Amino acid sequence: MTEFRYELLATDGKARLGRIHTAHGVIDTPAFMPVGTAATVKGMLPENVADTGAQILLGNTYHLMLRPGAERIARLGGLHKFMNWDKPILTDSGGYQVMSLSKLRKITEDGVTFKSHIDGRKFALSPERSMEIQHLLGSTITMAFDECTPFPATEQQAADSMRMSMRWAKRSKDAFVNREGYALYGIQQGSVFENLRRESSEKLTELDLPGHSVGGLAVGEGQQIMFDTLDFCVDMLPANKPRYLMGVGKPSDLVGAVMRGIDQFDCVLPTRSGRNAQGFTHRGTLNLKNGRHRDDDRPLDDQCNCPACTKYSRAYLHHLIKAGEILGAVLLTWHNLAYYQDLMADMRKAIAEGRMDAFARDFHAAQEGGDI
Ligand SMILES: COC(=O)c1ccc(CCNc2nc3cc4nc(N)[nH]c(=O)c4cc3[nH]2)cc1
Ligand SMILES: [Zn+2]
Repeated sequence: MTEFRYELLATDGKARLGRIHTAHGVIDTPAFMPVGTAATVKGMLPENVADTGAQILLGNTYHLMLRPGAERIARLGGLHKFMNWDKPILTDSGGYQVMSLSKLRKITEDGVTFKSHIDGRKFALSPERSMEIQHLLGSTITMAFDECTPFPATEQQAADSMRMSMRWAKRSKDAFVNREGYALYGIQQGSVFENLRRESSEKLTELDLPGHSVGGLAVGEGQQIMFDTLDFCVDMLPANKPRYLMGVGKPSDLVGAVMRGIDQFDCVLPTRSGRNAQGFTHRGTLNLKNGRHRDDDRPLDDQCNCPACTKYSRAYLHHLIKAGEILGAVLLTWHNLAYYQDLMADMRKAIAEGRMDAFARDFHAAQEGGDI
């Protein structure tokens, strides 16, 4: 059996090249985790997600507890078997999704009660119930149950929210069922306040957990404030364990956050925007709904080896999207996931070769190059 272990292989400034060993396989970091909210990466077969280079997926406690139910998935063999994905799965703990999706929420020290956004049924989540659900799912990496502090928040609001999340982190650890090769990650809060981020990090470090995430960002603060916060809050987390930035982000967010020491990412952007005709390329972002693509027989991205770019033209993608054809959403999702995995692979190579600064310069020059 494999024990959960983070291996730091190289650094380049604050950027890190690493490898996470888990019960379900290895994750090369920096890594992007495609979002598989309802036990599927929307529009993709799992084998094709793996073909893009993804070594770990994200699942959501909130969605799966509502439908089809955590006990049902456990009875059916767990989430890996249910969705036919045998590599690592990280599941978010539900607090963020309750606040962003459900109706009629009530927060107390014990946890949250809420009504399902699907059918209005009443549910409750607490650190203990979130740990139980993630255990029933068979998550490789379980996230502590926290509250994502809204932005903006006063320092007092951020302090109260962070301190509750730290009390919930302790309860999460006490309720977590430890299995070899599995892990519980703590979630740092504290909004944009350096002293609160430090207090949160000290509380989490006391719990001696195998990994941590930076929570409470990508909540509308914008890239500059996110980077300014990362400039001080990432180093507060133990350097010998993975650091995961939740909910991030667009390509330039990933480059900037890798350069500030982040090892793991997840975001709905590549998949959700792919279903909305947006294509990320090495030379910037395209919207394939735009009529200027109707006669363009070039590939979407001439540096990409995915099926959308090797077998089809921009004109064809434009046609599929205008016609509302399912294949349009499938091909753009597939491409965006391949683009994100290629970006992560290129950054891992750049860190290994000590040229992350040059990589970032070339990345930004190509993105702003125009005329795509
Ligand atoms: C097309 O693209 C989109 O629709 C889209 C939507 C939302 C985000 C931002 C997501 N941001 C975000 N997700 C998050 C998830 C989190 N989970 C926990 N447990 N704690 C947190 O503190 C937390 C913070 C987050 N911030 C990014 C993209
Ligand atoms: Zn492609």
